[in-house]
Amino acid sequence: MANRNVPIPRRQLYIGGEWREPVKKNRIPIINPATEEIIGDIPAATAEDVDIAVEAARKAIGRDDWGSTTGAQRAKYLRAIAAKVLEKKSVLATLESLDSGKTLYESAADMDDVAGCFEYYAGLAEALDSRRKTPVNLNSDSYKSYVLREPLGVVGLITPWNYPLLMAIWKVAPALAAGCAAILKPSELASITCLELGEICREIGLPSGALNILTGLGPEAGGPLASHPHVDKISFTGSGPTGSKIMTAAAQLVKPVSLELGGKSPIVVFDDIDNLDIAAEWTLFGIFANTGQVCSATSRLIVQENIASAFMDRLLKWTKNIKISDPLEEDCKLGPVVSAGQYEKVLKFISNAKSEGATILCGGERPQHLKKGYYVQPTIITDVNTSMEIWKEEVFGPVLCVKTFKTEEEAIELANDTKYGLGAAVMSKDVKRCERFTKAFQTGIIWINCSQPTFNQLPWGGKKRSGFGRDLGEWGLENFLNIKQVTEYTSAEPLAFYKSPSKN
Ligand SMILES: NC(=O)c1ccc[n+]([C@@H]2O[C@H](COP(=O)([O-])OP(=O)(O)OC[C@H]3O[C@@H](n4cnc5c(N)ncnc54)[C@H](O)[C@@H]3O)[C@@H](O)[C@H]2O)c1
Ligand SMILES: NCCCC=O
Ligand code: NA
Repeated sequence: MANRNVPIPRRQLYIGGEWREPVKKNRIPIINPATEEIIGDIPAATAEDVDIAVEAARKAIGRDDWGSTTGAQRAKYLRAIAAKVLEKKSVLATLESLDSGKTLYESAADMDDVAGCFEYYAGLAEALDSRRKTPVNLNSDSYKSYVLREPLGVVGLITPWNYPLLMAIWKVAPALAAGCAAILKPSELASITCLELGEICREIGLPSGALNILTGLGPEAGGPLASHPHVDKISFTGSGPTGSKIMTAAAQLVKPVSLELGGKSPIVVFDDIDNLDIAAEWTLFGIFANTGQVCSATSRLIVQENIASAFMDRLLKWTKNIKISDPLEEDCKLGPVVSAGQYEKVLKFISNAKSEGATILCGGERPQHLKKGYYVQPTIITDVNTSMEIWKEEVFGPVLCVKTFKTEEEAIELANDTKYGLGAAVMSKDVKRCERFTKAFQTGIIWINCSQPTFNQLPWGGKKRSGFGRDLGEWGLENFLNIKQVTEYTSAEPLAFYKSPSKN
């Protein structure tokens, strides 16, 4: 077992490069979901703190040490942050697991991804210097033009708890690479590592106000950020209902938003797969990784009828092999869900599915050997029909529902039978069929013969109710840039549109 005695730092809000007590001095308890114990507390920001942070961010943009930096200079800061994250990886990973219930293996992988994301955007920041000013040929003798890519300004970044530091960094890294000044509002359910990012920024000497970190409750800290008149953009990842509220608040000021919301992604398994075990493991990983708390989790299995019995048998065998334990235990592959609220919500989805006539093929309860903590067994639900809640709604827990199909057309119809459009996976060795599914899936992310692998270089986001805009890749950087056209009249001739007074 890893060292569970890593002390939980007692931090304040990180504003203008300093730790600052919230104006109202309130704090929120930190709960370890594996033990249900309070292990510390975080500061609770309110509108007053948001005002101070926005002011600090505005000042940073107006100062040369941040507002006049080149991409190459900002890349140095991003690389220094990446190096510090790796230096502190073991402590950060343990803190992430203690706070969110994530297995230590996954928290450690997240820290590598965090460092990788900073490195990736350091590269794009450097490349931005040569793309900052792009001449545009107008085929005109009278005008010459160019396009500037400039930082958008002060940006608000509101993020969820499922990958507490990583989801924040998907926004923080490109925002800083672009030259924006950012205010990060992480989830009150898991904020420890985001506050530690503040300490890292202090240690590496990031110019003050370039990144500000406000922990606190959604309506009290996130709300005022979304509606603040001096915040130029909100980039949000979280639930659909909160996304709607943020969009409504931003709409009052015609403030741009990008929304990465939930999903109910399908995984379609065809009878031509060579190896049932390989497909079974990807199917499991698609729904049980991070205890199912993944926006893109492939939570609807759509399996071809003639292999369904054999495939389900294999799935059950693999599921029984998953080690469920305290997330800090070695080889733990399924930890608790994040909070008491999430635990109740997941169990309610399971009991509703039962009441609606579905069959709980395995799981569905608290594991017998774990008396404390918000643990839910990996659960597979069959005899599902398309009008059931479990088919339609995002559970955000370790719950897979299953339907069978006979024809390709039927599989496509079932896959797209959702209000969401984030991810979709197809398992088949028929290349042409995979191409047909790639076209037919109404989503922003397609996985072929796998589920969930995520790369910094690729755009991340969805359509339909899964939101709009893209994180990651070059698209993640574009989110934080203002495109400015500059047009110059180069002719010595007059415009000659109005009648000249000299001709009166
Ligand atoms: N598409 C993606 O990339 C992606 C990634 C991770 C999670 N998610 C989604 O996130 C959800 C789970 O995360 P969650 O429970 O933290 O979501 P949530 O919407 O409850 O909270 C997300 C963030 O919004 C803040 N917030 C809450 N109310 C607010 C308000 N009125 N104004 C401003 N901010 C407010 C919260 O404090 C938190 O920081 C799931 O639906 C999941 O699918 C999506
Ligand atoms: N693999 C990272 C997925 C992020 C969304 O929840
Ligand atoms: Na927590």
